Amino acid sequence: MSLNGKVALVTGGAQGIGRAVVQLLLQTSAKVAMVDLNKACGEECKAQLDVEFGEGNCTFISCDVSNGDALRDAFQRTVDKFGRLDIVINNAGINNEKNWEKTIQVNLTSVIKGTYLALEHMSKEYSKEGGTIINVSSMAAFLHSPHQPVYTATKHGVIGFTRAIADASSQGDYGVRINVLCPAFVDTPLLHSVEHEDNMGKFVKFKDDFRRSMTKFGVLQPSLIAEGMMRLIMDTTLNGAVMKITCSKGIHFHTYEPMSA
Ligand SMILES: NC(=O)c1ccc[n+]([C@@H]2O[C@H](COP(=O)([O-])OP(=O)(O)OC[C@H]3O[C@@H](n4cnc5c(N)ncnc54)[C@H](O)[C@@H]3O)[C@@H](O)[C@H]2O)c1
Ligand SMILES: CCCCC[C@H](O)/C=C/C=C\C/C=C\C/C=C\CCCC(=O)O
Repeated sequence: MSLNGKVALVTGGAQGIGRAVVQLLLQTSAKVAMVDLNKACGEECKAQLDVEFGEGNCTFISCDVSNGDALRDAFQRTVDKFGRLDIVINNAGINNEKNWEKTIQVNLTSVIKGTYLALEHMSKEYSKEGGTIINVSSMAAFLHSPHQPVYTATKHGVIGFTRAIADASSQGDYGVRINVLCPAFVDTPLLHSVEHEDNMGKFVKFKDDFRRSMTKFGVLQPSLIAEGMMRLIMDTTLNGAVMKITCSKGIHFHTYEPMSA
């Protein structure tokens, strides 16, 4: 399994799930642009990855994905540095029910913008060579969480958008596969945001329910989510697929009823 010669861009790549994905992409010989808001974490992460994989394989781009111009610039800088773009992972996400408009901007609007920018750099519509996009949703889109109404809404939105644009890609012959990944609870700093009123607002009073839910369903490791991403990258038959990853069933796919009149 090699991605030698391929170039990937991962948003939210400095920490948590994104970081695990960056690591696995480098292990499979891809070049990677790690795009993240957290400059200190991103620079520290790049320094470690340079030691492990050698300099020149990974670049860190400091960028707030909710700033459209900065995101456009991050895509351009990736192509300027590595010469092409093949894989885009729209992973950056936040959990903030207090500043819920920001949650919509980061979790949904930026995923849509990231997908459109990825198409500009990869789609045959723009005379490019094709590629693959993975948008990160959550199991919260299937088992709605009363503690996170807006977070849950954004993750539903990511699935709806991804399935629709994946159909547009196949019908429009874009040459780009677009899939969505929905993890259950994963052991990352995001999970601890449930403890904080700054993140949860009035829903912080449900934090014990949330903890019980984690105990009931279990908590996954980021490396398993990276493994799921790799499957979506490598399996060229997948477009518009909704991958779920849970403790009880591992990596599996959601199935939908066919549309009927
Ligand atoms: N951890 C979980 O339990 C879990 C479960 C299901 C889905 N998810 C989703 O997985 C994705 C990654 O989450 P995680 O758990 O690794 O979170 P995390 O908080 O550990 O990491 C998220 C990364 O995104 C970056 N980021 C946040 N806002 C940004 C912005 N505006 N611009 C650029 N970068 C930004 C952060 O700096 C951080 O490095 C998110 O979309 C999240 O909703 C997480
Ligand atoms: C505090 C913010 C962290 C949010 C993480 C995540 O996106 C939120 C998920 C919320 C609710 C539902 C999630 C998981 C349920 C887990 C598994 C159910 C699967 C059932 C099974 O075991 O097959």
